[in-house]
Amino acid sequence: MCARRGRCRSVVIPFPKIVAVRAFTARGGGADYHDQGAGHWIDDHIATPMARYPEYRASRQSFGINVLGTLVVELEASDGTVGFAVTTGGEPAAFIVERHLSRFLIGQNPADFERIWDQMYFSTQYYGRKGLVVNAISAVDLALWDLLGKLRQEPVYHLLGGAVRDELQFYATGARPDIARDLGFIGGKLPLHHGPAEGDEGLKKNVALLADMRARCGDDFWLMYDCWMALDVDYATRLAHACHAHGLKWIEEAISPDDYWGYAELKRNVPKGMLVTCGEHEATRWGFRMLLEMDCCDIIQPDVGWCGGITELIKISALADARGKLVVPHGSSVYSYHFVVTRHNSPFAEFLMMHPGPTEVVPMFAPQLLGEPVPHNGRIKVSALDKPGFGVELNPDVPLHRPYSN
Ligand SMILES: C[C@H](O)[C@H](O)CC(=O)C(=O)O
Ligand SMILES: [Mg+2]
Repeated sequence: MCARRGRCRSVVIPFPKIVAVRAFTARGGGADYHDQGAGHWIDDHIATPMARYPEYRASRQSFGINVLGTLVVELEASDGTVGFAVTTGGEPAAFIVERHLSRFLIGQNPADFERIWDQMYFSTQYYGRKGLVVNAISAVDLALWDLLGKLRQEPVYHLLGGAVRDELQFYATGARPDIARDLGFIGGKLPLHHGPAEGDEGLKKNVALLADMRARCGDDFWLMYDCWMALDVDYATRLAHACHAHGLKWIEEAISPDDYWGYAELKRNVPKGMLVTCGEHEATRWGFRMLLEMDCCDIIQPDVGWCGGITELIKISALADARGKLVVPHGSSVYSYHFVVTRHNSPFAEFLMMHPGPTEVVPMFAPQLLGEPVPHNGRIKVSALDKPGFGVELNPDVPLHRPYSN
């Protein structure tokens, strides 16, 4: 309180600056959730763009889906507070963070995330724009938001405007939607097993699996197919029509993420009421603007660790909202949870079932993080997010390797 009215001066307390940037790699699950051991459902003969080659059909690890591993970025502030984030990207992303992006961070105020993002994106544009480089940018951006939350002692969802609902509701991705239903999820998304190279026989097997899951799950449970970029428009259209009788709710990432024209055609082709979803391998406001303006899909699915981070997702989400489209992030664990709960056009979220079966709920980025919330009865209460930053810590039992320094 001011002792003498009219003589008060508000004082802005200087914010700690960033003094250190560190990029590490880690193996065995974590943010690179495809980096699992043998026998895991996520590596079990799943349709991919590489499945046209018989030798790369039975396992996605055979063509190197897990070659990158996890990237961990730590940002340390002058008061000793450390913000961190994880994504997919491993050693090459660690190089980009240490040798290129760190110059835009050291000595900077972490609250200046807009300028920092702009400098990271435009300085790498000549070799970046999507993929690995934007994964690296995303990890730095998420580490900045974690640091900001820790410095301000607030959860990230507060910094994003606060929760618009009391809990998050999840569908589950995995090989056992029937078990996901019993665990309280609102739906189950199956990996598609057979691609166009396996012909009509493969297509029949895809439809038969859906029919079996429909019989196990009952009529009201959402069932979706994740096609992981494996199909062409013709096959995807035939699959969608064949699956319509079994109540397929959406067909996901059916074709190459570069084929915006194909997605627009597929959206026109699918049976009325079936949704087309895509975007987990898309990045930045410019990529998502293409998907939205070309009317490629009904739901966009940015991965928060791959699309440019929270700073970019705010813009992507606003573009979608103005067009009446839903944003249901791909995976992304806590980075998704803190965002989804603040947006009306993100009414539910994905939970990737990382148990090998998958017969039980384990944290999505296990074993990388401590304190990672998991759904109970298919839901996470907002109060579970009430910790500074993203509310998680690195598990000290997971070894980190720092291949480069800045
Ligand atoms: C299950 C899918 O093939 C992929 O591994 C994960 C994914 O695309 C999703 O969760 O969506
Ligand atoms: Mg997907």
